[in-house]
Amino acid sequence: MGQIEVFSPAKINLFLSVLGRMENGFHELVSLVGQVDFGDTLRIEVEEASAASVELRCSDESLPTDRSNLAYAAAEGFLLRSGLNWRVRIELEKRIPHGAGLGGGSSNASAVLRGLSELAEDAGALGLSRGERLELAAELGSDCPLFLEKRPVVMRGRGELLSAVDRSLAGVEIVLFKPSFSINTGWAYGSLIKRGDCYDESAWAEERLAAWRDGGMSTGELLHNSFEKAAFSKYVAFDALFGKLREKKVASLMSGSGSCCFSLVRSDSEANEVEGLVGECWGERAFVQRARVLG
Ligand SMILES: C[C@](O)(CO)[C@H](O)COP(=O)(O)OP(=O)(O)OC[C@H]1O[C@@H](n2ccc(N)nc2=O)[C@H](O)[C@@H]1O
Ligand SMILES: Nc1ncnc2c1ncn2[C@@H]1O[C@H](COP(=O)(O)OP(=O)(O)OP(=O)(O)O)[C@@H](O)[C@H]1O
Repeated sequence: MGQIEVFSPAKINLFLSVLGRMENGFHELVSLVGQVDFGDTLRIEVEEASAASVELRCSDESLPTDRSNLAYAAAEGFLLRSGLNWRVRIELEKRIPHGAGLGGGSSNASAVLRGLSELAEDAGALGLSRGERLELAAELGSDCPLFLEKRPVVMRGRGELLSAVDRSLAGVEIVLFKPSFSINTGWAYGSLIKRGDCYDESAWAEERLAAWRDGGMSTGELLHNSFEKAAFSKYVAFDALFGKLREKKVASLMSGSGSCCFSLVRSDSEANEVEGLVGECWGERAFVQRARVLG
């Protein structure tokens, strides 16, 4: 009946202040997030059927293909809420590393919601309203809502309160680099609870963001991530590389709960230099990828 190919970008948190724990157990945060031109691809095919069903194939065999995969869960949620009796087949071509803080799974979920919404519109069927999509995305994961937007956003609350950013980040060039180990998001938040010394004051975080928005601070100066202290003290690999990047005056940060990091690069030669340092410190098994911030 219909098919569509959807790009599912990775995200980076250019500023991430975790403020503390809320009553629901989740953490309150303030974060500037941008999507980048590197990501996964999903091919979605739908057919009318007598009952709703979802089938997922994934190029990465280490990932599940049942409802514990966020792409599957998103399709199932969409069908359940819209009442559409569709047979949905998804082929997921995975490039974004997991356990990386790049929001890969969350991005896949939101890409499925965007793709199915478009297919519903093409078929003249009633899919989900924008509000319903946002609600479902927030249920699927704290990072999912941001991927329903086309531009960089500031997220607050648990990640579900989004506001547009009026300073452009379009085209900002970065190099992504991830060590061979991954960091689990649950572990990362757990270590903030255990340490208790990583939370930021809301007023400090809002002041910095406002200074950046008004042009009084460069994007390099804004870079901050509450998770770095815990991650860097557990994994010594970070300090060695970040020390060298600081010497070269290349603004760099870990993204989200890690373990992927990024550098803001101003030229091709600076990107080469970063790639060289990553190879030197982390070896051949490190993931390295150039990208640009979208929109
Ligand atoms: C670190 C970030 O990537 C920053 O953008 C996100 O906050 C993580 O979002 P996510 O991976 O979608 O996280 P979820 O799948 O919703 O939650 C994973 C785990 O992290 C904890 N978690 C997540 C988000 C949040 N604001 N507070 C939390 O404490 C939850 O208790 C949960 O055990
Ligand atoms: N479509 C998907 N892509 C990647 N990981 C997925 C997907 N669906 C479920 N997962 C699960 O999510 C886990 C990675 O989540 P984790 O929070 O540790 O890392 P992350 O890179 O910060 O991911 P995210 O920010 O997308 O939640 C993997 O172990 C994987 O089993």
